[in-house]
Amino acid sequence: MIRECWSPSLRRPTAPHFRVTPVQGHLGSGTPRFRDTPVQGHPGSGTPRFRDTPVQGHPGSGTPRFRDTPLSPNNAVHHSTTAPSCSLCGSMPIGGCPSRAAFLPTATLGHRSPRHHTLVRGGSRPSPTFSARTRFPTRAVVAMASPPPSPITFVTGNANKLSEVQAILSTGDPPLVITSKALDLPELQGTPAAIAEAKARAAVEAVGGPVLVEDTSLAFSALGGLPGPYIKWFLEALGVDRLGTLLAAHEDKSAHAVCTFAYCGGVGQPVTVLEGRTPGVIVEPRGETRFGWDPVFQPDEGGGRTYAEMPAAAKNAISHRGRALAKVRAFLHTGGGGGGSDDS
Ligand SMILES: O=c1[nH]c(=O)c2ncn([C@@H]3O[C@H](COP(=O)(O)OP(=O)(O)OP(=O)(O)O)[C@@H](O)[C@H]3O)c2[nH]1
Ligand SMILES: [Mg+2]
Repeated sequence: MIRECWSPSLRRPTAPHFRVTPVQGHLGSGTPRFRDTPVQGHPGSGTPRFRDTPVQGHPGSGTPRFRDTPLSPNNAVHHSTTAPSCSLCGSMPIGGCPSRAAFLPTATLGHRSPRHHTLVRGGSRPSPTFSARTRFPTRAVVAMASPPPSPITFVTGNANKLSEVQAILSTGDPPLVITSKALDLPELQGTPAAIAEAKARAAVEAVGGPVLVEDTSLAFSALGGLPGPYIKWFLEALGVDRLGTLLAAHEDKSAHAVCTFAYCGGVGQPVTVLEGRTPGVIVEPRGETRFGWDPVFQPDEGGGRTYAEMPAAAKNAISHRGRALAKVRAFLHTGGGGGGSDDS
């Protein structure tokens, strides 16, 4: 038996594999704060598996801030293999869930718009539902993806960034075409998320439509994460050849390259921040000095090469930017950017 139903509070279309859950402390705040949980059942789909969890410490900022949280086996399992209906979104698996994500879009069953399959463990009560793990109402799992809003303008003053972003988004699955605008946006001091958010707010004022911006950090472990988002100024002051001297007194040469994207759908709309990071070590410069600090960053997964020694596609496959853009793509293609029938 297939049981499906919907809750009137469900507004935001997302892909079938996301659970969107309001998070403690933000209920009724008027700001959409979600935890998006890609789930099992989409092997090889190219969809990143992560849970974006709003991060504490930004009360009243009006902006959902996410951090990546490794999935535990429990919350990674969207469609229970044992329950007769999905233990989280409540859909009845059709033809092989969880391995094939075979859920019947509610819209195909006669609803006017895509709606959530509400939790019915054992096939009984429909909604509203509470996540057993969080005790907060499960706000939406919508069974249809929606196209991203367009056009999205990527605002940056950095041509190398732009070319990487275009290469990654246009060759990804599904491809995403963006326009661009070269603007040198003001950059505040603060966390990468706060800086990216401020850039997005400035960009949306300048463009007047959906914008994407990013801020890149290079964080040295031995220096407590510095230079971090200020790497640009350290690079300008020292040059790539002398960047490593910052770590001369330290044995620990480990570092993280971090890319923090911020998306805003329009003036006055919330900003969503998504991050990708790549661990590595700081080494003597090797390879082409084409882009910033690429010659001194040797990613752990780069086979001993620096970013500068890697072909573009190989860098993009493991880079901080590639990882962040995988999340951006998932967010936009699942209606997170407002491309669907979001009327909440
Ligand atoms: O070797 C590199 N590989 C990279 O993958 C990479 N990504 C950024 N950067 C550099 O790191 C600083 C970030 O500063 P940043 O985020 O403020 O960028 P930006 O001011 O150049 O552009 P934007 O802020 O207009 O977008 C700037 O010096 C960038 O050139 C990179 N260097
Ligand atoms: Mg900048």
